[in-house]
Amino acid sequence: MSGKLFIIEGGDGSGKATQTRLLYEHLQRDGRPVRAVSFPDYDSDSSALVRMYLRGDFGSDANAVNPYAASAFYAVDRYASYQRGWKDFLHDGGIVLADRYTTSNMLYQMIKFETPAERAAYLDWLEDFEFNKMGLPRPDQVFLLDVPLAVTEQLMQERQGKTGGATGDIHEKNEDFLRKCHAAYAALTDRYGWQRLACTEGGRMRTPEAVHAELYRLVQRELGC
Ligand SMILES: Nc1ncnc2c1ncn2[C@@H]1O[C@H](COP(=O)(O)OP(=O)(O)OP(=O)(O)O)[C@@H](O)[C@H]1O
Ligand SMILES: Cc1cn([C@H]2C[C@H](O)[C@@H](COP(=O)(O)O)O2)c(=O)[nH]c1=O
Repeated sequence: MSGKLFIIEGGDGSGKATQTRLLYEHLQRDGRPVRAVSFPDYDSDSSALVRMYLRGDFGSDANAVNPYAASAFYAVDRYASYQRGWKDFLHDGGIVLADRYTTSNMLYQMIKFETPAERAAYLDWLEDFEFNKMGLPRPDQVFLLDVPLAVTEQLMQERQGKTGGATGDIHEKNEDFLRKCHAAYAALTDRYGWQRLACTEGGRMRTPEAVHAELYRLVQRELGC
């Protein structure tokens, strides 16, 4: 019996790691077989090319780095994690929660293309590459943590303040990237049926517990409860 693969997707600082942890702990308390993974898998050698890409070794302008090459770096990292870490668990009926997945390539690499036609061609290629050719499992459901652009920009500024203005990776440094990424949410949720979870209310972040309660309800529904 095959299990379920649920993805927690969203922009920088949207609460993906927090929500993945809260959901993992809740499902564990329920007695469900559950595992959590995150991508990139920074602790693994398999993410070496991703780390080179994000620190700018192939160019400091993310837009100028070939999106097919960058997508492949992330995909092989996922392949290593899947094959070595959770393939059997998922196939034996386990629930796998992933903080980012192919869905992040869909967002962050797709936006390097300008026209809808180019973007659609890229997504067709990516699905074929990761799910058909590489044999990675398709998600059962994707939950997009929806934080409006203005709130994300504020969170990023606060984060920079805390680190004394230190800059992040080549995606985080690129404000245009952040804007394009948010603008792409609607097209991707439409194309793939992702579920958007509003993480703000009145321009402020909802509490992690409130977001979790809603996410948990959606997951229960996916599990047929
Ligand atoms: N709903 C929330 N409201 C306020 N703060 C939150 C909320 N969820 C998470 N945080 C805090 O925001 C910070 C970023 O959260 P988290 O690491 O979960 O986000 P992320 O999306 O995984 O971030 P990144 O994209 O940088 O990996 C953490 O300090 C976390 O405690
Ligand atoms: C998994 C994955 C990630 N990305 C992008 C998304 C982020 O900008 C970075 C990872 O940074 P994080 O802050 O550690 O989450 O990489 C991508 O483009 N494609 C992917 O598959």
